[in-house]
Amino acid sequence: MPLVNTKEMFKHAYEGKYAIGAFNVNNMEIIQGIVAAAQKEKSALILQVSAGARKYASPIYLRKLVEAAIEETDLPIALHLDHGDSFEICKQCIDDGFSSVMIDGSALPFEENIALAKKVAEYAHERNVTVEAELGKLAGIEDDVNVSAEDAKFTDPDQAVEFVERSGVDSLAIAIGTSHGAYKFAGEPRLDFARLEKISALLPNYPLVLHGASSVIPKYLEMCNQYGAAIPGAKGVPEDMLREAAKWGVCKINVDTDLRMAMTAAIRKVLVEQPAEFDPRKYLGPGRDAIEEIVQNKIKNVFGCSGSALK
Ligand SMILES: O=C(CO)COP(=O)(O)O
Ligand SMILES: O=C[C@H](O)COP(=O)(O)O
Ligand SMILES: [Zn+2]
Ligand SMILES: [Zn+2]
Repeated sequence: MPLVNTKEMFKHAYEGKYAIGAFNVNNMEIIQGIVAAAQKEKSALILQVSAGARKYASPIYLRKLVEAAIEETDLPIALHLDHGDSFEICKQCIDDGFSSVMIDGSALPFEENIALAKKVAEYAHERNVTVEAELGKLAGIEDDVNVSAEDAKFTDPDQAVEFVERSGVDSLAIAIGTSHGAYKFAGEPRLDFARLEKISALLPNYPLVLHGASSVIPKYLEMCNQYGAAIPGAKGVPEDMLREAAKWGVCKINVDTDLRMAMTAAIRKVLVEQPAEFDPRKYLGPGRDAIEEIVQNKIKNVFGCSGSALK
């Protein structure tokens, strides 16, 4: 099967109250680990490429690796640009064969964000490519958080409706308290579920997206630190909160940090325990296995999307 866009997979996810995992990819082992897990769970999959990944690996290499994954597995896979910040980068990825793009105009004023998203949506939709946009600002750990600061940054429900209607984008990333990276909460983890429920009620049947949704899995955080890393006090989004979010219209959950940490932990362990080893396959292989393990757990036990490839 060719690459698919996200339309069908989000429709089924919305109806089934589960979320599709969207995993950031940078190289072959990362792609293989994710795809092996999705294959075991018969899950639809979004593989996403950031501007940084695009620069590191080239979008052509990554697309060819994803094509290899489709050929080997026959899974429905969307290849998605993560955080495109201009019309030009979105156009480039669409022209390169991506099936989905994100235009992230969340730092722009509301009207400019709408205008940019609309321009990308028009170009994309003519080519059967789906578009994600973002409204609101993801939290940072420093914003440990009073309500008026939240109101200024988190997605305004009424604006979300206006944004979706006027831009025509296919999904919307919202800010309810998640943030990118390994340090998401200074105190107790907290997401603004009241806000999510309101947005979801105002946008029925509309897929929402959660960025910054890694859980910072204790096993791999500890393993990193045990084998020489210095990542003290990292904290992610608890898995039960992600399960809950999937019930309220969140159809896509983004994960990068957990992949990075799992792969790094496994590689560190080999390098420390086997100092004579210098065959890259001997550490990249375990890195790939660690990715497979955490992705399978997310698909099966957190996002609930096992079997979604068959729909
Ligand atoms: O949102 C992300 C990619 O767009 C990744 O978030 P994490 O840093 O929580 O993995
Ligand atoms: O949202 C950001 C993703 O984690 C991608 O990170 P990156 O820009 O370092 O590739
Ligand atoms: Zn993101
Ligand atoms: Zn279907």
